[in-house]
Amino acid sequence: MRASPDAPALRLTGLVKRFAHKLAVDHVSLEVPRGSFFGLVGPNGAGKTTSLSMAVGLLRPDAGRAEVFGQDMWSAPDGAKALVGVLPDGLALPERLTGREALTYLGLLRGLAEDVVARRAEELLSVLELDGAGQTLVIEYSTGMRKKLGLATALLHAPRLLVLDEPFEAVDPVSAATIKTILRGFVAGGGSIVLSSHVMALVEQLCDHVAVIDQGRVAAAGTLDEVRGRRSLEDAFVGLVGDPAGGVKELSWLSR
Ligand SMILES: Nc1ncnc2c1ncn2[C@@H]1O[C@H](COP(=O)(O)OP(=O)(O)OP(=O)(O)O)[C@@H](O)[C@H]1O
Repeated sequence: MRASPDAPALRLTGLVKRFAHKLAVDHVSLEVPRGSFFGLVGPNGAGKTTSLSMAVGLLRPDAGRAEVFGQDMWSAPDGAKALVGVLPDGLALPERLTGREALTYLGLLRGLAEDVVARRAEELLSVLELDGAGQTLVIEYSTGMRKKLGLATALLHAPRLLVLDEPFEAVDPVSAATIKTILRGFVAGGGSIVLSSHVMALVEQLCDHVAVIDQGRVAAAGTLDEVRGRRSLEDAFVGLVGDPAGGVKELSWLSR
């Protein structure tokens, strides 16, 4: 199925998700321009993972729409899902397969030809410095290795949009540098990326657009410069979502 030529890489319109009495996502609307590197930031429990899960077809919204290059994620999932590579929060990987077997299995499920999967799996394992781990069972992987294998599975079918939930969490600095290079190359080659992160310096370093989510709502969105103004992103973030009274609670019983 063809993507619509003028549609943004990702458009979320009025997304809503409620868990029992908790309104986790409260009418989130966002537009991720084509070719952008888009950072999604927000405090713990703000609704980032829930929004991204609805955006990529992992969690059905109570209301609203998610479109990938103009293809509706929920009414035309095959078209939309072919265009997107996802690194979800808490990715479940096939634990009893080796890294290479897991990539082969997931690539074949994606409908890729066997020789294409073999070639790409080899390259991904090598670029992500998982060569040796290609022979190791996933159950023996460290958290960072899992993240890298998850990224490899997201890239395997050459998507046009990557949606990455905390891709740098638990990844060592050398691997992080490798991942940054891969992601920058992906954008330079015409791809689009949305990533969530708590690391403001990383978002400032990588992203050209950013959205701040707070209590299930979009508190600010735009280019990096529009959102941070003349401040650092961290200061802008704290200004947008911090305690309005500016109070820092102390644990009095810890002081002697
Ligand atoms: N499956 C669920 N059942 C019930 N409540 C949930 C569920 N998933 C998320 N929530 C709640 O929805 C809200 C948003 O959670 P979400 O995981 O989307 O936040 P987040 O911004 O990704 O947080 P973090 O930065 O801590 O990962 C939180 O209050 C969370 O407790």
